[in-house]
This record gives sequence, structure tokens and C-alpha cells, in this order.
Amino acid sequence: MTAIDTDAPNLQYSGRTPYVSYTDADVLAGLIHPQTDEPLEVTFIVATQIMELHFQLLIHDLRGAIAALHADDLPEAGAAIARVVATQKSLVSSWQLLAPMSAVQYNRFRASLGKASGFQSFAYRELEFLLGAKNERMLAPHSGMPVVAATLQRAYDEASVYDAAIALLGRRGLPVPAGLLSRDVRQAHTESDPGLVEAWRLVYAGEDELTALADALTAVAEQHSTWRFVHYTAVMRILGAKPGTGGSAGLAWLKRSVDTPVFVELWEVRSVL
Ligand code: HEM
Ligand SMILES: N[C@@H](CC(=O)c1ccccc1NC=O)C(=O)O
Repeated sequence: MTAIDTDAPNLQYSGRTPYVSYTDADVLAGLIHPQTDEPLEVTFIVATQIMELHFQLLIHDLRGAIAALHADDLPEAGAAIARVVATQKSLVSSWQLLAPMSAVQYNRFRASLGKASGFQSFAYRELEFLLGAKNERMLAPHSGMPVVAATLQRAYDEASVYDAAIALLGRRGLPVPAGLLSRDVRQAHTESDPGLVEAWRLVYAGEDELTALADALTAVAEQHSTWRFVHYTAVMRILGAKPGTGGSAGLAWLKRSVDTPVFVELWEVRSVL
């Protein structure tokens, strides 16, 4: 052994290491507070926190995609949407963390959740709004948190990524129905518009970058549906048809969003390609 190991990392720091300062890993480590002795409660808490972090990353990149679409910067929009899809895949795979959890294990700590429910996730709500799944009533739970409420209100009031994309199609000369370009973007758009299906059909008839945008947005919609469906089946397995802690009917309530995909015309257009 030589006296000085020149390949070794630095070993001496005073206070928080630069890694901890940059990542706040100590703050993260202090955020796990189980209330029971059931080992799976820690799994549940960490899985939820991991999903919340994914929601924040998705919001960040979706906002980037929307800004790029507004600026007619398709390469940047495409790159941001590709990051969104990669994050969504990671988000969906984080359900694996809860795969080992049975109904019996969940019931051992469910009472300690009280009236807490993922339904109250402000980040998930912002994500849904940015994807165009708007619902004014979903603003209400957050009114007691002014900063959160203001951020959510902004996402509710502004164009979704789908609105921004169809506005771009309109500017590129595609026959997007005028009523859709001037619509109130605070309303959900869940009924397929035949004129917009035709505009997407024409996009796919071409070979340009708009086809790539259509496919990238379809991938976003597909991954979002997958998250909703995997959540739904996890609830089926763990909770059955019991009412939710958030006060909803549970499975029956969740089914409505499972049955309402985002970017509806991008699904309809498959039938006429
Ligand atoms: C044991 C696992 C889980 C069960 C049994 C469960 C159950 C439920 C139920 C019953 C609802 C309906 C609202 C209510 O009345 O509470 C709901 C909504 C929701 N849950 Fe979960 N959940 C689980 C895990 C998760 C996880 C890990 C997340 C990730 C953050 C999550 C996020 C959400 C969200 C965002 C909603 C609202 C969905 C919407 O608005 O469409 N859930 N959950
Ligand atoms: N709605 C669930 C509970 C739930 O989803 C939840 C409760 C507290 C903390 C996180 C939760 N789930 C996901 O975020 C239930 O009814 O059991």
C-alpha cells in the first residue's frame, strides 16, 4: 500500500457534502414517516413519492413542449415530448414497487391514511390539465394552498399540449376546424371532432415532421392511459370495490377516466389510415 492513493475520491468535507447540497438527499431521506409496523407501508410511501417526482418532471417537460409548440419550434417540441414519454415509461414501471403488496398488507396501514387520497395530488391534477383533461371542480380541493392553487389555475386556464399542437397544425395550413382553434381551452375536449380527425389523416398522408409530432403525442396519450389502467388494476387487486379514502366510489369512479383517453382524434384517426 502506497502512502498516497492518488486515484481515491476526496474523503474530507465539512458540513453537507457537495452531493447532498446539490440533490438535497438528506431532505429526501427525512421524508419517510410510516405510522405502522407493516413493512409495506414504507414501500407505499416511497412509491407515492417517486410517482410525485415523476409528475413534477412531466409537468416541467410538458410546459417546455407547449412553449416550443407555441413558438413553432418543432425540433424542441419533439425533444421535450420524447423526454415526456421516457418519463412516463419510468412512471408506469414504478407500479412494480407495489406489485408485492396484497390487500391484507394494505389493510394493515390503510386506516392511518385517514382521508388522504392520491385524488388530492396537485401535481397529478396539473399533469392532467396540461394533457387537456380539464375539470374545473378539481381545482377546489387545493384552494387552501394559495401557491399550489395559483399554479393549478394557470394550467387550467392555458392551452394544453394538444391545443398547442392543433393550433400549430392550423398555422401550417391544415384544415383544423375554426371552432376548435377558438374554443375555450378551459373545457375538456373529449368528443371526437370529425374535422380534426380529417386534419390528422392529412398529416399522416404526408411524410414530414408533423407525422412525427402526431406519433409522439399518440405515445404520450398511450402512456397516460397505461398509468390510469395500471392504477385501476392495482386498486382492483388491493381495494376491490370499496369506496376510496377521497370519498369517491373507488373503482367505479376511476373507470370513467380509464374510459376517456386524451387526444381523442389521434385515436379515431387510426380507423381511417
Ligand atoms: C394501494 C394502492 C392504491 C390504492 C388502493 C388507490 C386507490 C385509489 C382510489 C380508490 C382512488 C379514487 C379516489 C378516492 O376516493 O380516494 C384513487 C385516486 C387516485 N390515486 Fe390512487 N390508489 C393507490 C395508489 C396510488 C399511487 C401509488 C398513486 C401515485 C401517486 C395514486 C394516485 C392517485 C391519483 C392521482 C388519483 C386521482 C385519479 C384521478 O383524478 O383520475 N394512487 N386511488
Ligand atoms: N385512495 C386510497 C388511498 C390513497 O390512494 C393514498 C392515500 C394516502 C397517500 C397516498 C395514497 N395513494 C396514492 O397517492 C384508498 O382509498 O385506499
